[in-house]
Amino acid sequence: MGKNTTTVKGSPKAAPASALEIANLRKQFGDVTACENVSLTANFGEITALLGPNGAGKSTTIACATGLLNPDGGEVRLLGSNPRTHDAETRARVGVMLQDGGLTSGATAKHLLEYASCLYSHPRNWRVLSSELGIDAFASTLVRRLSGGQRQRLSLALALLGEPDVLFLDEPTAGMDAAVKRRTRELIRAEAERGAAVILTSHALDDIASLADRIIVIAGGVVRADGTLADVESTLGNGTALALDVSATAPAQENLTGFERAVREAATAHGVSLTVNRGPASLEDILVTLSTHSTKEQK
Ligand SMILES: Nc1ncnc2c1ncn2[C@@H]1O[C@H](COP(=O)(O)OP(=O)(O)OP(=O)(O)O)[C@@H](O)[C@H]1O
Repeated sequence: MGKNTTTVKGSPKAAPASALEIANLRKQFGDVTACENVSLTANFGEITALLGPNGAGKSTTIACATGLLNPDGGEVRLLGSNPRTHDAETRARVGVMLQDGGLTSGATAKHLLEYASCLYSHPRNWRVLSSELGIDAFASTLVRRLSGGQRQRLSLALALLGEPDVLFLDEPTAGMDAAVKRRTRELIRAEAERGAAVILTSHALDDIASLADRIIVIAGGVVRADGTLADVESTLGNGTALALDVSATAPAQENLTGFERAVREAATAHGVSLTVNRGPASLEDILVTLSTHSTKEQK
C-alpha cells in the first residue's frame, strides 16, 4: 500500500480520509491545563511527529487520541469514530507504545509476545519481530529485570504485533542504543510505507529529521506549527536566527572567558571583534526558544 492511500485492511466500509482527526482538544489535570486547544490530523501512509518541550501536552494528546483519557472538551475521531466507543475489532487496528510501557513486570518478554499475539486474529509472527528487534537475547528475562532500552524494544514489538492501521509511538527510540535505534527507524518507516498512519513523539531531532513526513509543534497545550520541516522552521523561526561568532586577536585571548560572561557589554572594550551572522533558525533553535518560553510562563 503506497503513500497517501486511504484504503485500510479489515474495513469493509470506505476508509476515513484521515486516520486521526482531533478538533479543539482540551484536557485539564486539576489546575494544570495539559491541552488547551489542540487540533490536528494524521494521514494514512505518513509519519506525523508531535514535537515540543517537556510538559507541552504531547503525551496527553496521544492518550486522548487513543481513548486512554477522556477529553474535557473538543472531539477526537480515530479511524472515523470516538476511540472510547471502539469495539474490539477496531481497537485491534490500533497499535500503541506508551512512554512507560505499561508492561506486566512479572512476565517474561517471550510470554508477553506469545500471549499478546493470541489477542489478534491475524497477528504478525512474534518470533520474527523478536528476532528483528534483538529481543531473543533477553526473551526469557522477567520484564522487571529488563533495561530501559530492552523494555522499549519489547513495547515496540507489542505495538507492531497486530500490524496496525494506526500506530502511536510515544518516544519510541528513547534509551535505545545506536544499532537498535537505526533498526527501529527502519521498522517505523516500513509501517508508513505499507499504509499505516504513524503518530510519534520524540525529543531526538535526528529521529524527526529522518522520519517525519509532517511535524506538528505543540507548546503550552496548543499547536504552534504544522507542516514539513521547512514549513515549521519558517513559521516559528521568522526566517532568521542570530549567531554570535566571537574571535579575538592574540593580546585579547586571555580576556575571552570574561568576555563570554559579559558578551552583551561593549566588545570593543576587550579588543574582541564580534561578528553577527544571520541565517535560518534551525528546528533546534525553535525548540530551545519554545522551551525557554514555557519555563518562564510556568514561573
Ligand atoms: N495524569 C496526570 N496528572 C496530573 N498532571 C498531568 C498528568 N499527565 C500529565 N500531566 C501534566 O500535563 C502537562 C502535559 O504533560 P504531557 O505528559 O502531556 O507533556 P509532554 O509534552 O508529553 O511532555 P514530555 O516531553 O516531558 O513527555 C504537564 O504539566 C504534566 O505535568
